Amino acid sequence: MKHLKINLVTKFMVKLGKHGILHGHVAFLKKHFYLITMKEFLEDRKRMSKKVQAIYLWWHKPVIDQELLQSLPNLKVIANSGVGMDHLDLKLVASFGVKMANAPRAVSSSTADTGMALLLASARRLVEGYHIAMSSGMEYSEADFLGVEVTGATLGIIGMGSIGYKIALRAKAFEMNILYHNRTRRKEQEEQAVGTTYCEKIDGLLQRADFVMVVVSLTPQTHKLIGKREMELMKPTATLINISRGAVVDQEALVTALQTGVIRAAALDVTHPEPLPRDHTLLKLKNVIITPHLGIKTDKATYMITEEAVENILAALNGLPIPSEVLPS
Ligand SMILES: O=C(O)C(=O)CO
Repeated sequence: MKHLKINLVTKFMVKLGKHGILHGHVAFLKKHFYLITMKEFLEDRKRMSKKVQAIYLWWHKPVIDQELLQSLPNLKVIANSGVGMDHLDLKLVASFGVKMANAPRAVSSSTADTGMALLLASARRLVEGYHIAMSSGMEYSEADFLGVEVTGATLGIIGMGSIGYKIALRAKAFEMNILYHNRTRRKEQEEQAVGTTYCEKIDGLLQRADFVMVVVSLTPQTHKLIGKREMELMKPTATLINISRGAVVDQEALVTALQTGVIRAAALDVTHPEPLPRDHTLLKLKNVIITPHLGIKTDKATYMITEEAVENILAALNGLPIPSEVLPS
């Protein structure tokens, strides 16, 4: 027996359908569920409301608020298409008896790759170099674009969940010394296997790292976790890489730190807001690389998140333990 759900992929379908990526997702979802797109839902809301048992949130859409939750008496589960859940009011959703799940397995490799790509690009000034090389007739000497060496440098990973762990594995291949900070320490065997050193206090990590990679979820506790004080603890030669959420870093403090040489550079896949307004100072600084939240975006990862969502939804609808359940903290 198929289950009913709202499928919220309409916007994505328009954008990617012609490349054939989304057709695969839809076909896969249709194997398991009766699909209702958000558009179909809104067109016939009264009739559809009772039928919806699960929502698959595609790139944070739509907004899940009290009004929507009240209108869906049979809703059992919301499955998110990424790992970050900061766009959901977890307590509100839970108060309706609705379970929630994310997709950590699907996204960890692709997001770790994005983090390493930013680290390498910033260290070796790839974006500046690209622009010079692509501007014909531009003269440059060997002394230009002097980067910093990655091999043997110290990487501090803040947030050692599944993405942080994959970053550590990649950094090991670059012969980096790896420090990490996490609310809970990973098992010693895991630390030894990857060659990481735990820093109980974030300050020690900031003082020692040449590259600081921020991978924590955005919560009230991590909002502006990296502020003026933290940047001042970093080495003036250090680079800050943020692949978590823009609001984890105090952006005003970051602008000042980059302008005054408190830190060497920043590489950001996330900003607050996204995208930044055109006149934002961060967009004018030479020692910043910004990418448009590329995090998980690979063909394989986007397909895997749909598979993981299906697994989570089926478990919830069958009253089984949900593999990637997220509880309100
Ligand atoms: O999984 C997520 O929530 C992401 O934003 C990855 O970039």
